[in-house]
Amino acid sequence: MYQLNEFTQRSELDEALAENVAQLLIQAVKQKGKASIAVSGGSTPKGFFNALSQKDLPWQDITITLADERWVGIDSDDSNTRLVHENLLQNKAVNAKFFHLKQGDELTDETLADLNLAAKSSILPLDVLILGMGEDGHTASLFPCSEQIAQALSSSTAPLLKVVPQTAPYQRITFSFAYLKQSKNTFLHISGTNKHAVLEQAIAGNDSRAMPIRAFLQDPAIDTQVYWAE
Ligand SMILES: O=C1O[C@H](COP(=O)(O)O)[C@@H](O)[C@H](O)[C@H]1O
Repeated sequence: MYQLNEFTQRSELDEALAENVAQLLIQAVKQKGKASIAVSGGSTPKGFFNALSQKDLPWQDITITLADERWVGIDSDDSNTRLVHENLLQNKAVNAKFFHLKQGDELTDETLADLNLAAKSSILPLDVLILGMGEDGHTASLFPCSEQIAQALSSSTAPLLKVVPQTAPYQRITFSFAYLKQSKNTFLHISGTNKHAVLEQAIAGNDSRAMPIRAFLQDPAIDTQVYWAE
């Protein structure tokens, strides 16, 4: 299910989301000595990253990863890893650990197997998940236009898989719905009137393969906190 939190200013949203996430990470570290958070890439999260990076947290005990990554070099403008390095792993967050999804040149079965083992033993289940959403209703790299969408939404799949979108650039690596849904706290961060319309469309239907964000908005076991600003 979901709860909608609306803001008139994006900067106000960024600060509120950062403060909420900061408190959740502090609690997780207090309870078990470490915490993990997966963030999304794309054009939306820069301001939130900047706000979170300035929070006084036990960053050395916190591992940051991505919900998904485009299989591009880390120097590419389209690299989500680069976005995180330049905007979140800064300021007080410079001491956080980063779990890299982009390993090597090719996304091979062997790379996936290694990453799946490492993710299971170090960061899963996630304490905090910050999702984004594309205008086609994709979230993470669960793309409606990919051949892998059934597998990516299935309950019996690996934590990480390769996805090849038909209408978006680059091969992707993404966490599967089955593992993302185990996150202890799930947020969807979106902005703008177009995304609000996409959200309404997602809420109105129930075919998750057509709009994968529906899986998070409509699963009764998930409490997705939607943060939206104009
Ligand atoms: O390709 C991606 O797109 C989504 C949405 O990005 P936005 O630019 O519309 O905010 C993003 O959540 C995902 O991490 C990214 O790989």
